[in-house]
Amino acid sequence: MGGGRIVNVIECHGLTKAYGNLKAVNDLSVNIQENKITGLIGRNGAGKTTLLKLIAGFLHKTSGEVFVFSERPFNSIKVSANIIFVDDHMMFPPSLNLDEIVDFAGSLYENFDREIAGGLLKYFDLKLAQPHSSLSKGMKSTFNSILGISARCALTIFDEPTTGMDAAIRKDFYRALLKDYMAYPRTMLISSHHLNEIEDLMEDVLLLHEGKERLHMPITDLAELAVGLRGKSHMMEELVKDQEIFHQESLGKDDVYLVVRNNLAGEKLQKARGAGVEISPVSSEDLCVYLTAKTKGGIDHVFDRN
Ligand SMILES: Nc1ncnc2c1ncn2[C@@H]1O[C@H](COP(=O)(O)OP(=O)(O)OP(=O)(O)O)[C@@H](O)[C@H]1O
Repeated sequence: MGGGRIVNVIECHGLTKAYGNLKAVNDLSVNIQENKITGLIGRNGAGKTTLLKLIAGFLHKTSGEVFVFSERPFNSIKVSANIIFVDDHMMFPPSLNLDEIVDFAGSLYENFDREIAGGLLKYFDLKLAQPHSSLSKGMKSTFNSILGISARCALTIFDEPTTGMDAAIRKDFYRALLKDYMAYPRTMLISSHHLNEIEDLMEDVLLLHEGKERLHMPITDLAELAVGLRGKSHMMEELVKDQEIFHQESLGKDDVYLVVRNNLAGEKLQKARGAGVEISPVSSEDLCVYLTAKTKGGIDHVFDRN
């Protein structure tokens, strides 16, 4: 489809979804490129599910625009035929067993791969004769995610897919997803609270905060965006005078830890290191937490007495 040119599978322009006075998605303008895996990250209530549902055409926007495959997704047959939306609310007729659901999905999705579905069901110990309604929470998530992988839809959306899965299954699921994606590239959106879980998988990260884009960039750039500095407060003041500070916390009596934009001149850093300032990388997960914190001091602020 792309032929070397950048194709946006999703385009949002000033997209807003309001519930009464609350703007769950607030004036969001963002493009998602074809055949990339984008991780949608954000705190509880950031607007992830709402955005995904607007994209899938399950919800009607309040204002702005959203285009998927160049069409408005709400009531679009083209969009619904090319999307699978996996979450833990997927509903199936209670009378159907897993085998029958796979059969049904196979008839629904053009590229559905029954062989892969069968292989994954076996690997994850899911019995074909079992009714979906009798699965445990983690097993349901696993089964739904197997459908999401096997459907091979041009736009594959996973909303918190690993709810209830244990650590080993989560790992295997993400590995299966990556393997299948490498063999059959498609556009994927995966929402999670836990960036570190999907960090190795995603190419781009879209961080939402209060319905707005906080950042959207390649995950490799996020890893370089900030630097952590630990040292005596009087020294730090000078060091970070004109820097953008993402986070600050006091450590003991006179020590502080600061997270700042990683654009300090090498010379300045050298000097700081010489004066005993510890310089360390900041994990992408921690940085996302800092970037979406209510205050720059985080929870410590609540306990500050002065
Ligand atoms: N049907 C609704 N009616 C009213 N408010 C809603 C509705 N759906 C979502 N909201 C509100 O919109 C905001 C965004 O919710 P959303 O579910 O999109 O967030 P989220 O990022 O997916 O959160 P979480 O990580 O907790 O699942 C929240 O404040 C939520 O209470």
